[in-house]
Amino acid sequence: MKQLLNGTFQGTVRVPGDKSITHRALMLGALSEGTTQIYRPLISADTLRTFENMRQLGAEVTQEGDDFKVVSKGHDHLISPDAVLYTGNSGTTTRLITGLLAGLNNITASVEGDATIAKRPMDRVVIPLSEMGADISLKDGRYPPVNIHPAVLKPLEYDMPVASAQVKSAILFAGLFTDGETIVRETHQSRNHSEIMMGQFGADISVSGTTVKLQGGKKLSASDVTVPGDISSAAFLIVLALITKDADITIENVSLNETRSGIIDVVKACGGKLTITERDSKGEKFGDIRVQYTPDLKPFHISGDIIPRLIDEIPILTVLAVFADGESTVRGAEELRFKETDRITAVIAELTKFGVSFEEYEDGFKVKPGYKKVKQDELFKGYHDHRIIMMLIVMAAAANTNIEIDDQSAIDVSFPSFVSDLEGLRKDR
Ligand SMILES: O=C(O)C1=C[C@@H](OP(=O)(O)O)[C@@H](O)[C@H](O)C1
Ligand SMILES: C=C(OP(=O)(O)O)C(=O)O
Repeated sequence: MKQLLNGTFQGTVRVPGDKSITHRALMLGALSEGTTQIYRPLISADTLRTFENMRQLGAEVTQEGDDFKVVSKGHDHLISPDAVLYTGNSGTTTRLITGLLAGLNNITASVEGDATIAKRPMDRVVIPLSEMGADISLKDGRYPPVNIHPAVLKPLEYDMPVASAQVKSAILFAGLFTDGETIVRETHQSRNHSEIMMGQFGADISVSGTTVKLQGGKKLSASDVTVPGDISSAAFLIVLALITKDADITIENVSLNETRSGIIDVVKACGGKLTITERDSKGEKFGDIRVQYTPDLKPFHISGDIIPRLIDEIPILTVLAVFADGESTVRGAEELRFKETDRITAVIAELTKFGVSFEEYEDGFKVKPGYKKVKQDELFKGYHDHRIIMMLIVMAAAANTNIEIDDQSAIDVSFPSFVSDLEGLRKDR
């Protein structure tokens, strides 16, 4: 499909709801007794998998206009599904639901996704869950399908070998109804939406630094959730605004949760013109972000603690690096190799087609600024990875060129309105 999204981008927009928060609200709604209203959730391919999976487990889940409603009698009324729980392209659904099902003690289920999920490691959640007593088997000991059989779990004390909110959350979901205290320690803090939301639903959970403690056995009660806009989706518009002439975009009601806002720190360090107006919030922080074209962006060097705070934004931040006035580096980001595709390989392969030069490392890369004219008839690959496809569309818009991407349908995974939102912001030159 050809891209025709070049121009000047100006105006105010609201990006779709946060994907991580939407998945968790659907799951916690299903586990809790009562009615959970989820306002402004992300309605996308990935979150609709969790929506459908919760229905298969016996919760009453409906879409009402732009909102979701979950009605449940509580965790002990959920049932074994009579068909495979299909998780599509969603790693979050696959890993979190594995923890949730293991924790229910009485469920037999099989969890399976698309071709990208078939290659994503699940042993990272199954190892700690097995330590808790779960009876789970994987293909080749590592990959989906995930087959879960009933087993009574005990609490766990676990030092996380990788910075992964999905692993942390799977353990916490499994620990919710065990008899005792589950403790998870992280080396670098990953997103904390599960901790915040479990507290709101009545779990006995506390956080001190990078240690989470969850006392199992508390009955959860339904709670309404208002989902802020997804900063990982906003990231594409933030970078687009910084690098395209005369751009001035305001993105309203975006999550500003500090475990997710690494991109804001990077943009500020690069000297990007960005203004934040925080709004009042309990629990999850959110606000408006205004971003303006910044012709003299400085390069960035990221590694360590900041990586989990911007892990999904690294592809689009690489485009920012192309427009900076020096070499940028990304290190400590080996987790990128375990996403929908190996994102280090994919970013380098596709941006190289724009003439960008890289030095690749196992855990990241060095990128030189500048790009060249794309060869005629060059075909770009999207790898069924929404973040790679949107990165390419932004790069093409900033390079004022039209490119052809083999398949861009995966945009629906996290940002179904991406192309129409860009069209809405585009003013003819
Ligand atoms: O917990 C979550 O909602 C997510 C955690 C991250 O994955 P990891 O836990 O694998 O780092 C992130 O990349 C993913 O998009 C969503
Ligand atoms: C990696 C991502 O999601 P998931 O792990 O849920 O597939 C993402 O949204 O970039």
